[in-house]
Amino acid sequence: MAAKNSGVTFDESWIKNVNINLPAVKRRAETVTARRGVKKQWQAAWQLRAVSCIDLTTLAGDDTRANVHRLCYKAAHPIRSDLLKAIGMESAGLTTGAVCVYPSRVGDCRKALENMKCKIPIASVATGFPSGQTSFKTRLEEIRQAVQDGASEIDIVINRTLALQGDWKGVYDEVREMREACGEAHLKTILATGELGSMVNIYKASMVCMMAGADFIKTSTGKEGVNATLPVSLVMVRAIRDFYDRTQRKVGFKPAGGIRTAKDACNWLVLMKEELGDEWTKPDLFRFGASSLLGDLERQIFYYAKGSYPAAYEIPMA
Ligand SMILES: O=C[C@H](O)COP(=O)(O)O
Repeated sequence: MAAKNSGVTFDESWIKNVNINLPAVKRRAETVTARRGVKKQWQAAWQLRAVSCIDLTTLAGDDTRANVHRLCYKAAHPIRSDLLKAIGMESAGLTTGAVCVYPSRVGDCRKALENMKCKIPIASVATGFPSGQTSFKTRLEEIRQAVQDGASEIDIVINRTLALQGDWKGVYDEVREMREACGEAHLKTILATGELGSMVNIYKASMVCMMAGADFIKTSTGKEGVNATLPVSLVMVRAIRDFYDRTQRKVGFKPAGGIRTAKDACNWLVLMKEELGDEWTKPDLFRFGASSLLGDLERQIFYYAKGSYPAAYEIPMA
């Protein structure tokens, strides 16, 4: 991951006069999906890039040691080896960007990855995910526990109650303390954009989290009614650009929730390349939060390697 963002002092003037032209945002987002898709080896290359940017996720009430182990195995071997061989990528060491689980499953991930001698980062959601409605003390303790158990990336949820009340200094102070609680671990801040009510709030929340020291800003938990969308992503990546212009610090972006197809993945990569440049299309500064995107990417790579789509039993699930 990119160097950590130590944050800056809260400066209200950075979020004071924010205006967002919603029709223009929507029009710009539509231009991304209207692009003619790349084909053949270029398409396969983008699909492999997308694989390397996935935080392969399971966040379910019925997660067990067994399915977490399976998730880790899939993260370490995301594409069937015969397919990689067929396209000359067998020695590229392709893995997903990270695995992402609840704090209580971090230890299972650590053991599974250690057994495989695999160094994929373990990301853990924390701070009362997905609602964030637990005491602040409990939320901080959850971060420390996840780090102690082996997580090197922490995905926190911001306090939407404070955000919706316009208490941006309150949001900043909480995220700042969460940053401290992460220690050496990287911090991703989930805005839960589907609950923030307006694009202006989404821009402000993005900027406040970066001021407080977020290494990544992330759209959604995957549990809101509306999760990652391109217009919301555009507003967030413009905030990343503004933060970079002000501080020269590069903050990453993670769209999450409902991203399931190779076409979706390509759209987001195009957005990143056009808005922020190539550097933001790599795992250091870009991740997909996704539980089922990998299946479609592997299907498309199968098609490229073999010329036909696989039957369901030919692609092992995460
Ligand atoms: O952060 C990751 C999301 O919870 C995944 O959402 P998804 O299951 O819709 O892919």
